Amino acid sequence: MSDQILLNIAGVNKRFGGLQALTDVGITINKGQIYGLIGPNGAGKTTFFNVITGLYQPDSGTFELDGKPYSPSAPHEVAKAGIARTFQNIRLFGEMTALENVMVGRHVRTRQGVFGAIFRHKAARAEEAAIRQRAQELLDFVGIGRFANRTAKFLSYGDQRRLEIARALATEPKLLALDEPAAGMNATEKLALRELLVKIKADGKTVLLIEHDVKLMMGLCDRITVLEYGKKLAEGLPAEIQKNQAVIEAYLGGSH
Ligand SMILES: Nc1ncnc2c1ncn2[C@@H]1O[C@H](COP(=O)(O)OP(=O)(O)OP(=O)(O)O)[C@@H](O)[C@H]1O
Repeated sequence: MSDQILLNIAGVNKRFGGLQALTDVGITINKGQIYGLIGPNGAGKTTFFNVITGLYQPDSGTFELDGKPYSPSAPHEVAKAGIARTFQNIRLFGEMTALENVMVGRHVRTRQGVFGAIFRHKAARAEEAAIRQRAQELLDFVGIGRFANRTAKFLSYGDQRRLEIARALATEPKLLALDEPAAGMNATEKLALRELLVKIKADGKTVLLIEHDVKLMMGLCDRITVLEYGKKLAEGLPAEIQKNQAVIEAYLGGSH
């Protein structure tokens, strides 16, 4: 396998009762790419995402991250393997500060873990200070450093999305997986999100995202896979996808 490849997934099938939600779906994402997953409502994007990130058990499929097989059997296994995700509906600790939310993400990668931090053993304290500093750096990186001590639920919608991304980045993922990050954003917030994703890519990260805003996707992604009825309809450069007749008929031609 090429050392350019970060994520290689093949042959994913997933059935919900009588519904075949995914049929033989696979993707290959190279290191440093922003990779997009698009398709009509109900096409299977979220299901595929949930399979990749360990939330749903696939009926079949092979999974490799950075040249090593990984088991998508549970979200914490996937996080340990190096994939961090955000959710369609924001899932922050609303009563905690922005900084604390990011610190929680960071604990995935630390020796002491959450319990060390809670019981504040001596050894944990030095680590805690480092975690705090890194969390602040991440908040600065996503552009909300000045809100570090604000309770998460009082941040604006766009800033909560940024905070989710900072928390995901705190796990030092090889792959950052974003589920509809622009959902519910206004035009200004979308522009800012776009700038942030470009910055994350420039920082050497690899990103997988599902998004309904086709214009945003076409201008941002290096490659795109289109799903329809749980199958791969097309895969290629944004310019190729935009010209693809089957994609235009199934998805782009409509009101999307
Ligand atoms: N937990 C579940 N149980 C049963 N059926 C499900 C479940 N999750 C998804 N489905 C079905 O699988 C199909 C694919 O849904 P999925 O949410 O993956 O599509 P999607 O492309 O993400 O759609 P959207 O763009 O609307 O979010 C749909 O028919 C959906 O109803």
